Amino acid sequence: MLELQGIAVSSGIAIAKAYCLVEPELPVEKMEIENIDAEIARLNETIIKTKSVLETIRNGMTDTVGEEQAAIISAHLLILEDPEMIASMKDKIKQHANAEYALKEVTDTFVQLFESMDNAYMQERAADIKDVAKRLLAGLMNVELPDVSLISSEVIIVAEDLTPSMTAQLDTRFVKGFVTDIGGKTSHTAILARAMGIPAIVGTKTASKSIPHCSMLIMDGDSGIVLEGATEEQQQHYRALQREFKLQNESLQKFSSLPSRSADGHSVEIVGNISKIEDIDSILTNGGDGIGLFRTEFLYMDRDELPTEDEQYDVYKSVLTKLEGKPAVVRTLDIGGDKEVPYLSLPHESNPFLGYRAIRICLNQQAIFRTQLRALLRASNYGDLRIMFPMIATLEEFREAKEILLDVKQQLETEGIPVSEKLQIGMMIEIPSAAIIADLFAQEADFLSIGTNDLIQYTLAADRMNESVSYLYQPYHPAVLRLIKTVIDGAHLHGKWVGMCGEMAGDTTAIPILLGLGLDEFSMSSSSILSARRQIAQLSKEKLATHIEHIFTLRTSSEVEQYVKTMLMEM
Ligand SMILES: C=C(OP(=O)(O)O)C(=O)O
Ligand SMILES: [Mg+2]
Repeated sequence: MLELQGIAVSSGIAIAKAYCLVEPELPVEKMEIENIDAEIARLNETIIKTKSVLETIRNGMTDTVGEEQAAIISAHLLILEDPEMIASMKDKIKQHANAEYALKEVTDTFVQLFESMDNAYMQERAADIKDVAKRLLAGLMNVELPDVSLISSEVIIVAEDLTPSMTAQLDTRFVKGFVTDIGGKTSHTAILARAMGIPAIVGTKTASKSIPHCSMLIMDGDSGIVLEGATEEQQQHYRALQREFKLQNESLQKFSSLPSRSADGHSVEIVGNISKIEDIDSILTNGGDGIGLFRTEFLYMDRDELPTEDEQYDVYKSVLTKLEGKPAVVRTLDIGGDKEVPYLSLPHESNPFLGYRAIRICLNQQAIFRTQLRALLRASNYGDLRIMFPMIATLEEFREAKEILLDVKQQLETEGIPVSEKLQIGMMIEIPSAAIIADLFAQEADFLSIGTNDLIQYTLAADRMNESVSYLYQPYHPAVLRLIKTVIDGAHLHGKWVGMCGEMAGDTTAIPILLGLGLDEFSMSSSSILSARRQIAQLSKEKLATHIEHIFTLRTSSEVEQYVKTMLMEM
């Protein structure tokens, strides 16, 4: 039996076969072949088989994730039909090269050519050719490639890492959870797992190397334990826990229609974080009071070009319409860090979380920003829209972003397109410099939303994605708590509301502290909304005040954690 301990990032228990997502090695050797016709036939046959696999994937994706994502596979199919590329491969075979070598030579040449072009679209094509070449090569070598979109039975995915875009494509009818070697609690892959409601464990360091494909796995998304080859007794124990988890979830249902209010009558908003329009459904079924963070960058990912103004307008309008008057905080493009948009051809950086990202890109590449703002402002008439800017570090940045927004608004109005009078303009507080001067921002913004995922990593200088420094990623560190208090007090001093859309807002140990400090809005994954509402209903804000005073005398994260946990047990 094998037992691994990782970082538990999404609750729940899964028991299923391991699906190991290991990229096989495909070494190509040059060989002299005799039978040219047979080699060409072998290539033709592989192309036909690969096409059929891709068509199956495309059709499956159309049903599960929609036409737009499936278009990526259509592009791959077009490459397989490219007459110039296929003819070049056959020419090489006619010179007695083996099919694998011919394929590699030709596709490498095309890849190099496209990669060297100063054109984002062509560079993206190079990535597509690489992908198709890998499939063909695996076909020629009779090596099976793992493919998440082909999974059609219940599995737990085991991988070194999963990119956010790969995670977004998982079909939760079959994928019951995932375990990875690397990653941290607030990586976007982890956030997506919580939104999809599947258990996830990251940072096991060795899972992909030590768990055999198809072996029976148990994973506990609350303790971070992964068991391979568990005994009958252990299996029974975890099946019982699984049933208990289900019952607990069912008993929470009654909170979906109750107001978000503390035991002593203090009202707050409990809202949801979304990355795509489909996520709204689970926020609404869980009784979310609205959307506290729409990560719009996901509209820009997994495609070949920027979304147009109209495409974006349709999405924002649908979000507001679905919410039927409940508020939606939509964050402008926050690309960078672990969220990549290859077609933007952003320079490679050795320190991307501290680099050219989010509002920094938008202020520099204003055409992209203005298109998004036009779409948002046009949609504003359909509901209670609140726009917020990410990664603001200085007042100048906020002012410039706001000025651009007001300029776009004025342009729309001169075109006769109205913009909602109710529109609010706010910003994320996720950089310590902004937290410290939150009172100054509050004089110019309608609201502030604390992004603790980044705020914690920047305060403790501990990469949120890196499991080796995850012990330093401390939400209850006194420095983080002081920053949060500074932001809440700074906003309230100027009569502005303040929310939190980092993962900490749904954390049961953090919630009493945040409620006691007076946070107005808690934004979280849909899976946390009901338990947060129940917890807040059991807490009295007034009674928390003395505890808060004590918490602010504590000196370490573990002292705070211990104190709050004991306090909660004694309540
Ligand atoms: C909500 C946040 O933004 P993201 O997780 O998308 O970086 C945050 O940093 O807390
Ligand atoms: Mg952030």
